[in-house]
Amino acid sequence: MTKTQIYKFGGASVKDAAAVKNLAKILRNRLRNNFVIVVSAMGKTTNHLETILSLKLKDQDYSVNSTILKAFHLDICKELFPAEHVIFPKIENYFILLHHELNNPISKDNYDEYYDRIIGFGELLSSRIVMEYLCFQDLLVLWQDARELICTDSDFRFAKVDWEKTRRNCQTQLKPKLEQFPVLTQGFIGSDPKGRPTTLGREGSDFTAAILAASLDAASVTIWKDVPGVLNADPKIFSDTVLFSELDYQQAAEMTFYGASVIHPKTIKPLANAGIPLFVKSFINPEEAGTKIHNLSKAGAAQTIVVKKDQILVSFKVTDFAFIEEKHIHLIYEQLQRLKLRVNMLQTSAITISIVIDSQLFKLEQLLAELKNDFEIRYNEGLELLTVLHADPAALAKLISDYEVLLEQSTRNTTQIVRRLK
Ligand SMILES: Nc1ncnc2c1ncn2[C@@H]1O[C@H](COP(=O)(O)OP(=O)(O)O)[C@@H](O)[C@H]1O
Ligand SMILES: N[C@@H](CC(=O)OP(=O)(O)O)C(=O)O
Repeated sequence: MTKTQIYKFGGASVKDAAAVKNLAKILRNRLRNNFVIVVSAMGKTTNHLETILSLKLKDQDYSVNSTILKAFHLDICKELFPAEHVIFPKIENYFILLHHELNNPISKDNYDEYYDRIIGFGELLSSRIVMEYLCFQDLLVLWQDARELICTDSDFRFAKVDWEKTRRNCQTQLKPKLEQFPVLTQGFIGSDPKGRPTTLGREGSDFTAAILAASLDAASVTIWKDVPGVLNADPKIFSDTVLFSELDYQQAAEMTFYGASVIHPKTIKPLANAGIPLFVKSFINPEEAGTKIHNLSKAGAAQTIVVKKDQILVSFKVTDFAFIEEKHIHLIYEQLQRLKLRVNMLQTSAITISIVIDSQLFKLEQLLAELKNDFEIRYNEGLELLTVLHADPAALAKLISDYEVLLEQSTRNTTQIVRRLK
């Protein structure tokens, strides 16, 4: 029996009608049974849905935003299908369902659960359009609701996978279908034990591909991107980037940990554990080899740059002339854990603990409110966290020449700098 292959197409690879046509072209000579296609929401749909949610939360009118989102999907369909195609009433139906969900009351307390009920509509719309288009092009694929496969806990917006149940679903429900036809499903979404929709964290569709691969004992995963593969820096920020033809799992995991957004950070671990290779390939030049991530006996040491934007530096100063003790760190971490905030950088001095976190709606104000009686707190928003692996000193100096450095930390192979433009 042939082993399963998984292809994942993200927002950029389904951002408009031309992109969907290109996706079909990539699949034309590659599609077979035992083949899973995972798709994300089209273009920036998830961000648009987040905007609708934040308007709804503020009790503001979101009708224009939802009309624009619907027109965006319908316009794509008009370029892909004849006017009488079944996709048009299906899109109407999805938007009726979306409005129905949006009519439920929302508050800061139920925000995360509410978010997960709304945000997955992007993937549902996209997967339906792509599946119908492939079938319309005589590339027969089955549509599968990922929420029936990916079982998670109820930690809405950051749901953890129940690997055992997910594997069982994949083996008993998905595998028999795959023996007959290729299957197309959604990234990013799952469901909790009560059947409520959950999501795996923003940009989590790469992770879905890895979950399915591990649960199906797949041969490989390929994620199709708008870049030639994994480069030593984001080409949208830096010129003269270099392509890695191959990377060790460990190297790739480290890059994603520091914020290299080309791969979702959770993607590597399940693949590394199962020894399943991950290919990162260009949907613009699909014949090019891209990057292969697998077990390498010797990892390279090329300078690699990662920039994480929208960072907040928060400094907690102990009061009453005391020094920093473990209990202070414990106090802060307890709140960070409760708020599901990850520390991207930590530094302690005699009287201050400094942390760098991602900017997230409500989270900073909640953190400050919880800890304001224990510390004197100061913070700076709108910063960048620059991480350089195997830094070349001259290049590093150039990277900060136009910036004010607020915090700096170096280990043997890694330099981290919090910076803002002068
Ligand atoms: N080291 C890197 N190598 C390649 N691309 C990178 C790197 N770091 C960040 N990127 C960015 O990742 C983007 C692709 O990832 P992403 O936008 O999440 O794809 P999609 O949402 O289509 O799956 C690229 O357009 C590029 O700007
Ligand atoms: N659509 C979701 C999930 C995702 O993974 O998207 P992408 O593959 O475009 O990064 C998001 O934007 O968060």
